[in-house]
Amino acid sequence: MVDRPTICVTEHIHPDAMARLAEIGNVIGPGPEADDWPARAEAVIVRSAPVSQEQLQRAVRLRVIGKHGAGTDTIDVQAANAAGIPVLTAAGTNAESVADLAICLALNLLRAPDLHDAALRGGRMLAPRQRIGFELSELQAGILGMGAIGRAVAQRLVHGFGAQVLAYDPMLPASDWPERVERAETVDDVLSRSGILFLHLPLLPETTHVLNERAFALMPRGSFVVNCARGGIVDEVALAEAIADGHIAGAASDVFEAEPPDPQHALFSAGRFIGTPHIGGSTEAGLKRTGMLIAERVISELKKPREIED
Ligand SMILES: NC(=O)C1=CN([C@@H]2O[C@H](COP(=O)(O)OP(=O)(O)OC[C@H]3O[C@@H](n4cnc5c(N)ncnc54)[C@H](OP(=O)(O)O)[C@@H]3O)[C@@H](O)[C@H]2O)C=CC1
Ligand SMILES: O=C(O)C(=O)CO
Repeated sequence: MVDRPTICVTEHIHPDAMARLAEIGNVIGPGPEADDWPARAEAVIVRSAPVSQEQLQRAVRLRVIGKHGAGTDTIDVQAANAAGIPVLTAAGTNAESVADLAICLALNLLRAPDLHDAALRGGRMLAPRQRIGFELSELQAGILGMGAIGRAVAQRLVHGFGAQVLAYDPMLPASDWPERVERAETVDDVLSRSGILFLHLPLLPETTHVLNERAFALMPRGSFVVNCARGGIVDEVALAEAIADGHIAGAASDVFEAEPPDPQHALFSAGRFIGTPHIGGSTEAGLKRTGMLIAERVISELKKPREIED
């Protein structure tokens, strides 16, 4: 290993993870000084910050990229692979935190405590019809993507709420498929039957705008959508229109195509929509697990002997 490698951390991570990294290297960041990582870093750890081909071309000392979390869509993984730089993740460490938020958003859509609270503070009550919500178990739940987070959501829905769950994930082996979750053969099967739909797919070219005008039209009238995956999976304009015309009764999203979203975003004036600022993994326990795992993975990679280059 290079004697005390330079490790740039572009965004805030758990202090215990920073302390672990500092045991073996010179840690720079978070903050503007870490933005210069291509010029100086043997390792870079990113949360949402992009890693582009252009940055990688300048990063002659770089040995490893650590993604603090699961989704690598902001990193040019192909360019990193071509340069022989591994992209390591901490996938799974924030699954329980994201699943909690997904259920929280679902319950908020179904019972609207925020709307009731606002009405009470204004000395009013919502109209009798608006005071009637849904139990999670009275709606068919659908999940797209049964990775660590999708499975954690399914576990909560089935065992915590007694809900009927239907899910789609083409690759997950039958041995990992959770009990009491029906396996759908197609995305359309999930869309056409879901009263509440949870998105837990990675953002890939083939999953971009999976939820588009056609998909919303397939969903039952009056259904709900919860997106804790990536903004780009949903055509946000089509969702805003589907909410505005009442076909989708409400939606919640922790993620947006552009973050933070413009306050003038069509979703904020579409009707029943709840937004959160990409906080799915941000719990005390989740951040500690994610920070510690990515720190250990990056350190292990830095300790590997380097191939001698000509
Ligand atoms: N809001 C937040 O703060 C957070 C958001 N995320 C987002 O959630 C996503 C999922 O995270 P996580 O569950 O940990 O990741 P995983 O990789 O464990 O799960 C993703 C699952 O989706 C499957 N999948 C891939 N393509 C498709 C498809 N076309 N249709 C259905 N399923 C598909 C994957 O299969 P396979 O493995 O075979 O590709 C995998 O089983 C992340 O990619 C990230 O974008 C993650 C953490 C926090
Ligand atoms: O883990 C991820 O991919 C996240 O979005 C958490 O920030």
